Amino acid sequence: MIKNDLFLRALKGETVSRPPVWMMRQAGRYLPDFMKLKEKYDFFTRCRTPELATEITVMPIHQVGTDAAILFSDILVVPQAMNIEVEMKPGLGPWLPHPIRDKKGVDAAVVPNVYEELGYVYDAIKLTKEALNDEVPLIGFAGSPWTIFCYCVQGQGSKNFDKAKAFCFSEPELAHQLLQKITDTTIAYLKGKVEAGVDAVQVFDSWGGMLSPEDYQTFSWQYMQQIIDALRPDIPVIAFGKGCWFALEHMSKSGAAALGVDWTCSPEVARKLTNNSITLQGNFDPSRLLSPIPEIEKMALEMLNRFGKDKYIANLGHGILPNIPVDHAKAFVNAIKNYES
Ligand SMILES: Cc1c2[nH]c(c1CCC(=O)O)Cc1[nH]c(c(CCC(=O)O)c1C)Cc1[nH]c(c(CCC(=O)O)c1C)Cc1[nH]c(c(C)c1CCC(=O)O)C2
Repeated sequence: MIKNDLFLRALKGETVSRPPVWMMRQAGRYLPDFMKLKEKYDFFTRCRTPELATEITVMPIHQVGTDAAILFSDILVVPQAMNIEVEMKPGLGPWLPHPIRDKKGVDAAVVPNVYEELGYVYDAIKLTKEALNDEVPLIGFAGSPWTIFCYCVQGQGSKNFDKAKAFCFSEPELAHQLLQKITDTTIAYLKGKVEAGVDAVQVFDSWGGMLSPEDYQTFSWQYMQQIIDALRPDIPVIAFGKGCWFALEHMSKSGAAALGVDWTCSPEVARKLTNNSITLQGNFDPSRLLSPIPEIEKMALEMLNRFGKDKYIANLGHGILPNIPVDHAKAFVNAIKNYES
């Protein structure tokens, strides 16, 4: 039994004394202790060493006090396991030396044995569960097939992922083949995470908002739906689509336990689109954590009141930025924790 089960209860839509709070990318670069480890070990070493991944995962629980932990790892370990080379270049971010642009590239991507290729993630989950000592739940995650596809084809981060979109529209059959391979791998990967002990999973569709509503259904959502169908009802799934407010109504009927909302969609619109039927998570503008602390506290409470106390998980609308002072992150978390109805 998890001692602080607010997050799991909110996912079930149960009545709670206050909403739970966590922050996307909470195990990361705004924490001074994380930066110390970053000096000593490169990115994928941190991901591949269960002791390091565990140490980083529990940092925000002890130092910021969030109500859930999210495993330190990256969405790009999945293409790595599929035989697609991925590097993390300091100052640039993800870098794929051989982006996929043709049939040869698609054929070279394999659906791996996840236990062989990603066993280090499962070891990290088991070790983290021990370290957390059932204090708070542990979230496992994966990128959406579309978001992974974006990196595999574009070869690096991008403002518009033009090459990834061009591949979809000029070679749709090949694009769908690759998306399906990523989906099959992701389903096996997440099932393994559940077996290893995660309490919920979040699928990050960080670049879904690059697509028109129609293309979103074709190239992103149908694959997200496959993942949700494969995992439920064993484990709650949070579907987060950055810039995907236009799909919220459709997503609310998917069987997901909760939907992530970014800060460009108001709480009222998100509730209306989802007909008040599902738990929503979000949506504080990450840059607003740079405001003075009293303003952060006021805005966090306002956000809570607008979403409502129940069927709600307080969070940012996207990942926390590296330049956020830790006491500002703490002020955000505490404003939610001090809420009294
Ligand atoms: C698109 C995406 C990636 N990775 C991820 C996403 C989806 C979420 C989102 O949209 O923000 C997901 C991710 N990446 C990381 C986590 C850890 C857990 C957590 O959320 O706290 C999670 C959930 C660690 C990380 N992943 C990365 C870092 C920073 C690099 C480092 O520590 O050396 C961390 C802490 C590297 C990474 N990884 C990725 C990028 C674009 C970058 C470089 C730029 C950046 O940092 O934002 C791909």
